[in-house]
Amino acid sequence: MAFMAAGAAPSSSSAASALMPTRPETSPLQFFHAHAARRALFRSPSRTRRSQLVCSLDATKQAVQEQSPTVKGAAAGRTDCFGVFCTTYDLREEEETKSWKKVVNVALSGAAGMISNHLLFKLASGEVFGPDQPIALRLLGSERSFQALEGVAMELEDSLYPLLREVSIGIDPYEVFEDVEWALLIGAKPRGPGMERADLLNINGQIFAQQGKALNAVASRNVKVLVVGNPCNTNALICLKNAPDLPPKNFHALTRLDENRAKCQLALKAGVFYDMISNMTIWGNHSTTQVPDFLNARIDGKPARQVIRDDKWLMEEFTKTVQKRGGVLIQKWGRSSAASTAVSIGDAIRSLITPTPEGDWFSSAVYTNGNPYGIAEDIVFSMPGRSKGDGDYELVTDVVIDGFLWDRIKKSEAELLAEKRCVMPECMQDDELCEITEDTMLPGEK
Ligand SMILES: NC(=O)c1ccc[n+]([C@@H]2O[C@H](COP(=O)([O-])OP(=O)(O)OC[C@H]3O[C@@H](n4cnc5c(N)ncnc54)[C@H](O)[C@@H]3O)[C@@H](O)[C@H]2O)c1
Repeated sequence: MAFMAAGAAPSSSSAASALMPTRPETSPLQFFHAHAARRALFRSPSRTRRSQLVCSLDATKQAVQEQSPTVKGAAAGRTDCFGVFCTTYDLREEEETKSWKKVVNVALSGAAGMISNHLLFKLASGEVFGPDQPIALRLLGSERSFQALEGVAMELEDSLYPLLREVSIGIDPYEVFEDVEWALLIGAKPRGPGMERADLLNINGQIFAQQGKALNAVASRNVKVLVVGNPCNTNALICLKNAPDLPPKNFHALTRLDENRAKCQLALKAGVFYDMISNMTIWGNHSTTQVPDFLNARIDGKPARQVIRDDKWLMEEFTKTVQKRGGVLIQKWGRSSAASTAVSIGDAIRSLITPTPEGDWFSSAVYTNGNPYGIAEDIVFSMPGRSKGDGDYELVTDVVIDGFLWDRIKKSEAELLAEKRCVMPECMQDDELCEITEDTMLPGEK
């Protein structure tokens, strides 16, 4: 991201600063990239009828050198835009016969990373938003990853996706997030050797505060935000706190991968295919305190406990296996889960844009204010929800919570409150200190 690359490394001062970032100073070079690209993108008179430009470093340099607001003909060997995205074509005839939807604007941060490398191709193919939904992809990277972003754009180009109408790349969230309807915040700093969890919270807190401010300033007023970068619950809380003009309800942190993992384990134990598992809730933090809920889960419509009939396994092994699945995968493969995370991001989006099947629900970590379970307010906590398919959701009220479940929910709640104390001391009482005593490794964290 621009402010990181500009040498504004996160300070080691109190994590409280995470809540009060200022708009980054953009270096002339960064300003040049972003604005030259937008000029090329927006001055074209046939914008809606063009497969859009990819902002490339060389292309934008040349565009500025030439001081030319317009793009020249493709046949004449244009150099002021990126490869195939320079080609102008007229859709008028096709549009008369097809009723395509309005293009959906989707931003991804960490677009040159491993998860995005899987996700982008699902999004561009129509697998997530549907086969009749044209899409514009806005890719946000850091200055270090800018060249890699160009490589990503080249791969998108070579994939010839008919639904992919615009691709733009940038390092300034205020540019990249303009008018976006979905913001998938994947990019985050991984924990380095010897880094304390509190340091990780601090560094990522600053990134997500910055991105929250940018969304607040320039995104669609009904933007849906899905935070994936870890620690995702607290990052989502920071992000929504920095976007006071956007509905807090629109912010999610991804726990869908955990839900999918839990479904897989129940299916394995019950000896059924995983499409038989429904009503699977993950409660709490996307960490090893998460609570996969076997009490309310169903297998072929029956309570999971009635089918599995092994409470010891459910209470001990099942819970631990799901909580530690990410870590075990890293041990086996030497890298964190990227493909299955990308699949689960697609699942999470589809759960909001298609009606939830009758009687079922899905898990997402959302803002707790007004929750019906008695979970502490003002944190982002994974809970069960249902959607009518309009991008919104309601929390489920027909769940049973027993003592076992409640004890574990409270443990995860305590962990999230501790994380909040570290990043937002001004939201806490005077005697509440930033103390993270237990180091719960995050699934997917190295
Ligand atoms: N919630 C979940 O279920 C879940 C699952 C797996 C991984 N994760 C998390 O997702 C994140 C990304 O994972 P990955 O495997 O794609 O990592 P990765 O290291 O392959 O990619 C991250 C990318 O983000 C970029 N980046 C860093 N800071 C940025 C910023 N401020 N703005 C824009 N881009 C930035 C980096 O340059 C890099 O290209 C990690 O934090 C990981 O822990 C979450």
